[in-house]
Amino acid sequence: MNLQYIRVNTLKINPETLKNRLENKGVMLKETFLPYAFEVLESPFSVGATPEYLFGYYFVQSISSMIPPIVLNPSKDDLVLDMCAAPGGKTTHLAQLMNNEGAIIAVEIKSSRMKSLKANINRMGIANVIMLNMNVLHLKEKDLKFDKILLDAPCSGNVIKDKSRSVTKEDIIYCSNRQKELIDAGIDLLKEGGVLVYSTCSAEEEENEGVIEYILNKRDDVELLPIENNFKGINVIEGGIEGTLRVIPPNEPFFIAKLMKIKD
Ligand SMILES: C[S@@+](CC[C@H](N)C(=O)[O-])C[C@H]1O[C@@H](n2cnc3c(N)ncnc32)[C@H](O)[C@@H]1O
Repeated sequence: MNLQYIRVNTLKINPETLKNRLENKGVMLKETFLPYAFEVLESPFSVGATPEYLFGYYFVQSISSMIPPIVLNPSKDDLVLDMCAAPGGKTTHLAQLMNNEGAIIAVEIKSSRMKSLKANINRMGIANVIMLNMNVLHLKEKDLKFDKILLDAPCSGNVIKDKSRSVTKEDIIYCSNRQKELIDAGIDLLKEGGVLVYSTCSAEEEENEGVIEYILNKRDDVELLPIENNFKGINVIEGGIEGTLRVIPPNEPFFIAKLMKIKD
């Protein structure tokens, strides 16, 4: 079963106003633990093709994918890095949480995916994001340090686009190695006391707990911060490492961990 959710862009519209507008057109919405997110129970048309969508009043995404920005909890005083940004579901959510203030650097390696990132940022009226089309591993040459970092890593859940092909052990190991490199670079880019949230939409241990174990063993300047499981109505359990979270079906599988840099 594919559950469908929308995240209301509170920078542009009040959730109740949008709910009434969509319900008047025959869309059936159900409230969630988030006052600005609704489950779409029924719709006479595609919710990705309405005037309200084009006006940037909402984003269509899984409720699981809304959890990493909430856990990162950025404020308007933060300098935030979104290491793997396109198509921008989480970048635009971070901007919303920051009330369009402060600054977010959103990095995306693939120029083909910059188009969707740019389009979503423009559609949602985001004004605090600088987009960079580059390999985030090269950002350390720029002498920048961040208060908050989101690493929503590429994983076997989205790297393998061909649904008819199953994910092989080699795919998982390839992704895991890439994730380890990215998380290590992310910790280098954090200020002392800064926080990094790591997430993937893969259910594989090697891409999740394995990456967190790797970084905690490799470095002595980072510690795990436990995440409180207070996501009512969503299937969330503790991950294989105490303090991490796993979202499980029928919600989209997700793994989330939170790390703090304890010394520079
Ligand atoms: C899981 S997707 C990100 C989804 C996005 N965070 C969202 O919520 O819409 C991972 C993205 O990371 C990008 N990526 C992979 N390696 C990268 C790198 N080294 N530097 C920057 N972006 C990278 C991929 O091209 C892909 O667009």
